[in-house]
Amino acid sequence: MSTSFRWVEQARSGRARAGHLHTAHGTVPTPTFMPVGTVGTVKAMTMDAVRSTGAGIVLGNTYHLMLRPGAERVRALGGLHRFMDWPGPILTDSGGFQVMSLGPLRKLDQDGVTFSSHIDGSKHRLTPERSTDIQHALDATITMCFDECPALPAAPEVIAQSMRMSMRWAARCREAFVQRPGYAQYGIIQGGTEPELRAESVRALTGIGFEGYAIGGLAVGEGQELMFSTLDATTPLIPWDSPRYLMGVGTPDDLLGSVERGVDMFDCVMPTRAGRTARAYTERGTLNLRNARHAVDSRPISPHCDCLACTRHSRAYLHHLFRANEILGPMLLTWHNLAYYQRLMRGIRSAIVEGSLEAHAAWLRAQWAMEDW
Ligand SMILES: Nc1nc2cc3nc(NCCc4ccc(CCO)cc4)[nH]c3cc2c(=O)[nH]1
Ligand SMILES: [Zn+2]
Repeated sequence: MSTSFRWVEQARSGRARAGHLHTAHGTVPTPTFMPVGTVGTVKAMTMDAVRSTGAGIVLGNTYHLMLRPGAERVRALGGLHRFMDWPGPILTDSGGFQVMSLGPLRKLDQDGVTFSSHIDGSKHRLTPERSTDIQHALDATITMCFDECPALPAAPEVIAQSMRMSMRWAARCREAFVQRPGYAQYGIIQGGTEPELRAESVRALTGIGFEGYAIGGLAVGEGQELMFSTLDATTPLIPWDSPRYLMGVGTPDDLLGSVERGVDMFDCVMPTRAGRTARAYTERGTLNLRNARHAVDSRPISPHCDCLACTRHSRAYLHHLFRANEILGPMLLTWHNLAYYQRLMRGIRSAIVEGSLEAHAAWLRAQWAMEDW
């Protein structure tokens, strides 16, 4: 079996695509949702549980792992796959976004960013080369370019300067990347919500040449309409056979609309963070299981779900666990939410393959608009 990294189309419906992402750590059907495993763990889940939800690829973070336990330690222990016992592909974000949104006291310059650890205040520096080297030490299957994600709203000139710096950094990342069969490096398209700047960014990155392309700079408060219009201006310019990854997105409705606009890969903390805060995702929207109305409800969270919470337990039991602040609450509900996200992506993927995406999308949107059962 050839281990070259590539995305192979299976079917299409307009701009939406179904296919397979072939990597050194296995093949993943797309569209795909990547559970977020920031510090080498998908919070409140064992990796077997993550696997059982149908996840194929998980996300890790350079920023967090470089601070703790440290990239060299993970390398010495055999890399992130061994460390977290996840045999499938792992995509690592490059750290820029996390520094700007997490690290206190950070200083950005044309060469990189200096920051203090949010854990112990120690001083650190990330550059395109250092971020790429750290992701290599982690043995990431997919390495992300080191970039800057500008806060929105911002003046077009500010967005343009930031994007052009990120494009210079992308060239440096490509230089530092160690090419291996089945491994990939993704360029990250920036340009805010300005169509011409997005086009300039795609041209710059495809000129360098990457195994895949991420749409960055979104899901930073611009709202769904501006996110979708930016996708409309961006994905058609990305080579058709390149995988597209929309960073940090999103709600079920965001995922559906973004697949319809040519996106193949997603990551978001929503299902896992919601799982820890008693918020359940269902085919009819979300539920706050701490709400008293669930206290004596013997039904499962969802009648369509095969997860442990839905096959063994009731809404009343989950309500009780969260009211009692029991660890099993976040465990079961994270499991359920990830299972819902994976079921959603499987359903969208099947609809593309069967040529029924339009009807399936209309059905999903009608369901989301309905009252809880
Ligand atoms: N390297 C890189 N990484 C990114 C990660 C991102 N993540 C987002 N959005 C996630 C936002 C987000 C944050 C928290 C929650 C939970 C709310 O309950 C949901 C979404 N946008 C992003 C943009 C970039 C980017 O340009 N470059
Ligand atoms: Zn469930």
